[in-house]
Amino acid sequence: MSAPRGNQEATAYDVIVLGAGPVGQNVADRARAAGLSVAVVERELVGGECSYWACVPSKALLRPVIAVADARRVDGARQAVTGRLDTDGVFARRNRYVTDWDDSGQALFLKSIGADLFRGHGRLDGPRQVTVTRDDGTRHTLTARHAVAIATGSRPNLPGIPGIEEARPWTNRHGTDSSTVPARLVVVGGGGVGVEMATLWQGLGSQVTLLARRRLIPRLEPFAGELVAQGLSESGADVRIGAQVTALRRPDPEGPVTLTLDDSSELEADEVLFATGRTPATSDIGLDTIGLTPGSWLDVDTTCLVNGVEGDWLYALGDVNHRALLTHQGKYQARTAGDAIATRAAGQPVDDAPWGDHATTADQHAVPQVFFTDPEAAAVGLTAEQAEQAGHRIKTVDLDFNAAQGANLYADGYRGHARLVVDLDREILLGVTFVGPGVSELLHSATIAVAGEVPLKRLRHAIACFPTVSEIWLFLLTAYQRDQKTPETAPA
Ligand SMILES: Cc1cc2nc3c(=O)[nH]c(=O)nc-3n(C[C@H](O)[C@H](O)[C@H](O)COP(=O)(O)OP(=O)(O)OC[C@H]3O[C@@H](n4cnc5c(N)ncnc54)[C@H](O)[C@@H]3O)c2cc1C
Ligand SMILES: NC(=O)c1ccc[n+]([C@@H]2O[C@H](COP(=O)([O-])OP(=O)(O)OC[C@H]3O[C@@H](n4cnc5c(N)ncnc54)[C@H](O)[C@@H]3O)[C@@H](O)[C@H]2O)c1
Repeated sequence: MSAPRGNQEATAYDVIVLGAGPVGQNVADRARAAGLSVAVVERELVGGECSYWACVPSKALLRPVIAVADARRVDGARQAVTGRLDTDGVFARRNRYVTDWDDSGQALFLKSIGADLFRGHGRLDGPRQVTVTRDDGTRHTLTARHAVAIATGSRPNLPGIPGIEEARPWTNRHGTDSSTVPARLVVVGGGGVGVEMATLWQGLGSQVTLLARRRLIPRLEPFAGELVAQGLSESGADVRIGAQVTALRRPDPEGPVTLTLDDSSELEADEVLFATGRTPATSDIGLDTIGLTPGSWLDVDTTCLVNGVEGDWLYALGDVNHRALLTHQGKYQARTAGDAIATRAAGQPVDDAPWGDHATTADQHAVPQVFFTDPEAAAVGLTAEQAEQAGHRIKTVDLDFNAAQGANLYADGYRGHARLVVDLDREILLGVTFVGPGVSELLHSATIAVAGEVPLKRLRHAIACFPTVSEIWLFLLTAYQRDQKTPETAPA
């Protein structure tokens, strides 16, 4: 191995950002807007996993699948949608949204805000210092006057099952960048990636088998996973709950892969995709040089300062802090921390009280999430179980969507379910879950109600238009009010 060469003179910036995913770019933007100088270090593509192998390509691929399913739920339209999806057209659409994995546009964004991009692998080298190693082995040292923001994201977590390397499994990478449809695909893992990948590849023509250890999308209310499992089964996927993979083999790298399951049965497929969670991208970023453990999630305070590091200079944002592995939540952290960095740099006190300008309070109370399955599953805040565990006195209100005429007009025989989790002491919403076609666009109304802690007495005055799917709000709130009235006060 050749010795590292290059410029040993350090370049000083106010802020150094490690990782140019959506989160890194947002904190850079916020710090630049406050007049701070910013260096951004990226070793792969500016835009990160989200832009090229996660959110964007998966939704670009899923949308045609869901659009066709939506059309088939409407009499008159159904008859017009008789053919198969044009997979070449679907892949071309995906390629457009990922700009053919060319990041020059996003690099230009960094330039436009006045941030300097350093391409290469960044590692901390003691407090406030980062070394960037380029592909050709040359190095550059950067120092930070005010802050280093770690936004290096996460990688797929592959379980240590015998034969997993030989099987050469897909992860979210091939699951989103492949332009060929495997005839038989096994998806392992029933979280967000698993259910979306199963929906997508079944929709594109694979025969999908989804193996989940327990219920699907287990962080949501149980009915969400049940309805998503039902939708997948109806689309032709084989959903097996409680199934575990114990071994894999693929003696011919070009041939099929065989999975052994915990009941000793075997399953053959053309590809296997592991969607078994994420691991932080912190194993090789020099955490040991500042007394932290390489490969660990980074524990942060409400302003996203890393706990246990002296001097208030190290921030961790996005997936890497394990608060909520979602782009929108990471970007919220980036905006908040970017402002906190600028405020501290100016020697001003931060406003880190709950819901303050420099607090990421929504991470605890109002994280919204949509799974783009068929039906869609959307939730914000706490599930009933989480609310009870947190000690709240709650009431749940449950309704099927077909209570609302708007839902039936949207899709004939609309199938979906909604739940409110009400805090009985404060009469506000702690959580809301919607499952059904088109509910992704309904979720923000619930997010406003939960984050705003809008009293139910006032929410009653937020009228949904007739006839929209949103009318479900009227029926949910009315059902709650009726239940709360005692027989004596109820109208005769
Ligand atoms: C299949 C899939 C679908 C998803 N869909 C959604 C969705 O619809 N909505 C949603 O909100 N979330 C979704 N997510 C989650 C979302 O992708 C992540 O939460 C998001 O990418 C996190 O952003 P980030 O900037 O923290 O990390 P990333 O997007 O992972 O970016 C981190 C960047 O840091 C770089 N980097 C890492 N280490 C170094 C280093 N040492 N030096 C220099 N650069 C480095 C990487 O190359 C990368 O560019 C999905 C995830 C997956 C896997
Ligand atoms: N639309 C979206 O917002 C969206 C879509 C996809 C992913 N994401 C986010 O990305 C993150 C990663 O998603 P993910 O699905 O990879 O992780 P996850 O942690 O949500 O789910 C992983 C699943 O794999 C299972 N699992 C773990 N080890 C296993 C094993 N050995 N065998 C079988 N099953 C196993 C777990 O029980 C879990 O249900 C999540 O936080 C998710 O919310 C978001």
